[in-house]
Amino acid sequence: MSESPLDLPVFDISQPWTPSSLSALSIACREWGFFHITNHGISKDLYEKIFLLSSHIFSLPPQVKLKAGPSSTIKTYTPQFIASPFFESLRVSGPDFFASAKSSSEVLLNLSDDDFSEILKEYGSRMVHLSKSILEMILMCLGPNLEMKFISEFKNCHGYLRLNNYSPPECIQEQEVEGLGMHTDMSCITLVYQDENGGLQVRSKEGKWMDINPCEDALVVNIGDLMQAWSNGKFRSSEHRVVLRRHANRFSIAFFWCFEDEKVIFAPKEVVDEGESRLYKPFICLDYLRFRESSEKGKFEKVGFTVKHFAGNEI
Ligand SMILES: O=C(O)CCC(=O)C(=O)O
Ligand SMILES: [Fe+2]
Repeated sequence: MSESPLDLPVFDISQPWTPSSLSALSIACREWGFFHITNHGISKDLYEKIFLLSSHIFSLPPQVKLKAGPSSTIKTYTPQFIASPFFESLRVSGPDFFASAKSSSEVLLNLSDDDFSEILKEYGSRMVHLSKSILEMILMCLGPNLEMKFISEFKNCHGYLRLNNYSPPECIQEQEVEGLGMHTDMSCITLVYQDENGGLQVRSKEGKWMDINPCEDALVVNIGDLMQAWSNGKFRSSEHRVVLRRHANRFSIAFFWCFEDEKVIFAPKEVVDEGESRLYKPFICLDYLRFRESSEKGKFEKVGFTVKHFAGNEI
């Protein structure tokens, strides 16, 4: 299927919001569930450092990386051939990003210096801060003054990040390969840094893949399943994937801002319009995560099984 570039709106989050920028944000969240932000305060230098330290980890021999793999005690590393043959990742969890990164670097690098942990602590804390302010903006799109009322629903959110490394095959000929298959995110919102190789795509409502081209100094923000369910489908958690088009490693960092495990997700009455019914039954956040992580149908690299299949009301 052919791909077209999608012109996502870009919001300068260092500027005050205006009625017109909020209305553009509202459209982006409802139509695509994706937008870009700039002036997010994360320097190129910080990305460069994370990239260098991560490349070092990803270039270790597979048997070393598996010390943090799915059968290890820490389970922070996902090797190739789980999500796709070309994808591997390392998870760093909040709220103590330092300790989480350190558990991986100790096992993988035997390093006594804390560069990796320090830098991920900084990135993690910046992401937490950004997520809170972006969330507030998104909630403003639901109606006047509702963000004040709703922000407390999100007060126990927590975040984790994934450093993603894509290694395409040598012989990418006429056809691109899928680096990460179609999925939706299990978050409220996700903040993604993709490098200059691009390859992130979002699926339109009509099923067409659209390229989200890298945008200078911008982060991609997208709505996840938990927000789609909580907002009674007002905000869209879109299917997306990553394609690889050339023989160059691709690096990305995805930060997932999620409800606490025990949260019961139930759309508040203010987001259910008159005459509209609730699209989802109330569900416990962790039960949905388990559905996605453990059931064959729900696995994130498997196509199509998301919150609609888990908690959707038959209409
Ligand atoms: O690598 C990317 O650009 C996006 C990754 C992604 O969609 C994810 O980790 O959920
Ligand atoms: Fe994703």
